[in-house]
Amino acid sequence: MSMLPVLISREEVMRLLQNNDLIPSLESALGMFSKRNGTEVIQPVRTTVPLQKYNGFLGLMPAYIAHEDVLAIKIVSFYQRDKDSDLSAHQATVLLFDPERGNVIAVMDGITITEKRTAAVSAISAKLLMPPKAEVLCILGSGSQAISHYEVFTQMFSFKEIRVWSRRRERAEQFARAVQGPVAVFSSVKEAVEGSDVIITVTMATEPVLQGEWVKPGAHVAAVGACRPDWRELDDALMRKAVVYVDSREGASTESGDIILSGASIFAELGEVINGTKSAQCEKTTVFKSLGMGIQDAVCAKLVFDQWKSQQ
Ligand SMILES: NC(=O)C1=CN([C@@H]2O[C@H](COP(=O)(O)OP(=O)(O)OC[C@H]3O[C@@H](n4cnc5c(N)ncnc54)[C@H](O)[C@@H]3O)[C@@H](O)[C@H]2O)C=CC1
Ligand SMILES: O=C(O)C1=NCCCC1
Repeated sequence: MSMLPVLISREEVMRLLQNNDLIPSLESALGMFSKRNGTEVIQPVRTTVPLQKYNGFLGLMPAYIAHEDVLAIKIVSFYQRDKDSDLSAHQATVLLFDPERGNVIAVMDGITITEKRTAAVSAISAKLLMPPKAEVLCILGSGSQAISHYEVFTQMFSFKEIRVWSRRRERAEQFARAVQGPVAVFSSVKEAVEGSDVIITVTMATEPVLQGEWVKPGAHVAAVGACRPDWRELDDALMRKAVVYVDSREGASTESGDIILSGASIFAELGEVINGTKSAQCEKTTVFKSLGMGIQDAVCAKLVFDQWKSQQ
């Protein structure tokens, strides 16, 4: 007898996925991934189908975590839209499987999962790597990831000042109106960044927007955009002077233009810091280069599904 999968909408995922549950589950998954026990966590590097004609990409992100017995795949598309487009860059769906029988048990929105888990992983990087008395947070970009990062970072930390810069000042002002709390809007990246302790880059840029010479020594940069091997958000000066952390070495070496084109070496995965096998060098300038991982989506899908089941 075949059972139909449940459909879980974006609104439901938003309601069911709480940041508090997310952080410990993601930390545990990142730690397990970095142990490289080939049967415990299986996550091939993302398969990406370029759609040149439409300036878009389709990414396939399968993952299995034995300890949690969770098998999932996220299918995500991302498009470079023109400046005036109101369409969001990403669309995503997650399929959750019964790992024993191979059937799909749930089909759920992946947009909210992508927004929340990416921001949560950046917050984990900041928790481990930002300077001890971090007071100023700067966000470069004002789209969906900028919002989700603002939400998690203000929940987890107490910054004295939060700054935002966006290509179009009115978008940065829109962002400042949309979030709960004071945000200073900047018209120049240099001015926004100077003096900041934590900098989050969440742009769709393909050329560097952040220059190393503007970054305060000891600051932490969570670099979330530039997820193609020929795209950049950070310049060579920053990549070479910083201690570089990644989510997955294989993912970063295959997909990150900032790492591949700068020739920067990867010091550690976040999971290695979580496991205590590599140090958190928070006294130095640090970059966490995030590419996104299937295990992060799988962990979220399980949290959503378990919550959904508990409410039936
Ligand atoms: N590391 C990860 O796990 C993930 C990374 N991403 C990446 O994060 C970035 C932000 O994603 P969203 O907020 O969802 O996109 P979005 O489309 O909602 O926002 C993109 C932002 O980038 C800005 N932007 C676009 N082109 C730019 C340019 N050439 N220079 C400077 N700014 C530019 C836009 O003005 C906007 O503020 C994207 O690069 C996306 O691919 C998204 C999901 C997961
Ligand atoms: O991890 C993800 O999900 C994504 N990462 C890079 C850009 C597309 C979505």
